[in-house]
Amino acid sequence: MEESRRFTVGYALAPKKKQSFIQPSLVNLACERGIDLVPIDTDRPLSVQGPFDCVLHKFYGEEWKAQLRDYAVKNPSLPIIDPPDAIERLHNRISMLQVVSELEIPQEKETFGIPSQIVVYDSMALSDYGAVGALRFPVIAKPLVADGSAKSHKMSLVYHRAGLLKLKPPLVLQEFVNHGGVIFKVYVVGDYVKCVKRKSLPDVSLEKLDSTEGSLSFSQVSNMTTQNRNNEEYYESLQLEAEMPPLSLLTDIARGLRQAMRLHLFNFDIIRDSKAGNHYYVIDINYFPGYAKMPSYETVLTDFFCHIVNKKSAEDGADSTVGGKGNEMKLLSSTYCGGTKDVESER
Ligand SMILES: O=P(O)(O)O[C@@H]1[C@@H](OP(=O)(O)O)[C@H](OP(=O)(O)O)[C@H](O)[C@H](OP(=O)(O)O)[C@H]1OP(=O)(O)O
Ligand SMILES: Nc1ncnc2c1ncn2[C@@H]1O[C@H](COP(=O)(O)OP(=O)(O)O)[C@@H](O)[C@H]1O
Ligand SMILES: [Mg+2]
Ligand SMILES: [Mg+2]
Repeated sequence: MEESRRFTVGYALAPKKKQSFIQPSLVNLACERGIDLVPIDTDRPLSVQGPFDCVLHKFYGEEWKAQLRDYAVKNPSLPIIDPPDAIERLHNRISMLQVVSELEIPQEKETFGIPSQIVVYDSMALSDYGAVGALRFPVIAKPLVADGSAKSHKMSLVYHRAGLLKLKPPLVLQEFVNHGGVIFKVYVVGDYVKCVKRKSLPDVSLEKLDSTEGSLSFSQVSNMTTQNRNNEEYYESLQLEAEMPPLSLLTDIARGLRQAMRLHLFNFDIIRDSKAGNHYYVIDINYFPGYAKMPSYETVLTDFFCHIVNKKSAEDGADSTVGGKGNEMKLLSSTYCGGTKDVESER
């Protein structure tokens, strides 16, 4: 019997990401299906490691980018998940959401957009009525840069103009939208889309707005555990009760973003306007998020790896042989990646 071909997916991940993503359950499932997940040593040239059938990375820096560029020139058919310049668009909270505004998706029963926002580069602008005047309070002040650092997740809910004065630009001031305390996180893995509910900031009533001064600082609220048991139960009940957005809307947005951004691995945060129940706001897009929190992440990611390496294998075969079609079939049938046949049809 013909020996099954194995594939190598090299990964370059920061230690925290490696710990959360490279779980034994993922490594074992991928291995059973013919994929070896192999760590990349980012301090050594890629060309002396591998060979790889795919490079997966969430790793930054000019040196790493130069390494990837060099390797891509030498291996033009190698899938790099994903190109650094495409990922960089998500490191700025303005360019990140611009792509949402540019999507051309027919909006019928449900509509979507992004909250009104402005970018502030210097402290003077915070006291300039002209610059801030058009915004409705409360607003959320978000660091402009979203580079994964703890600092880039530190935000403030600012109730009135006076609360802006102590903020440190560069930042984005974005109108806070009441959304029932529940956020929808939509995970995208290639063509696969999965939505989960998470807790979010509670609504701000007019009474609360009138009676509150200053601002409230917070960070990564959807991953936060509250100290107060009653609060925890309240948040859980909000999540249980919240109706999911229509899947067709989410898949349309996911597909549009995937194509426009040229990215395979990301999630986006979307909230439903409490006032107009059929209007949604996309508020955040994250590259290579915490997939281990997604149900069945091992299967979804393994299917994705199989799909990517089989596609490459078929393309390589077709390129290198006269009458490539027959060879492509042979290569596909001799690969060992149980279940990949179904990937396209399932999606
Ligand atoms: O750490 P996790 O598993 O909570 O994942 C973080 C994500 O949480 P989520 O999966 O959306 O709940 C998190 O999403 P949010 O920004 O919290 O919406 C980010 O994607 C974060 O990456 P970075 O700090 O922006 O580079 C992700 O952090 P890294 O795992 O990439 O460090
Ligand atoms: N415009 C908004 N209206 C209401 N809540 C928001 C808005 N923007 C952010 N939030 C809340 O703040 C949290 C963090 O904001 P987000 O832009 O997702 O930053 P991060 O990149 O740190 O996840 C969101 O998960 C949500 O709970
Ligand atoms: Mg977020
Ligand atoms: Mg984010």
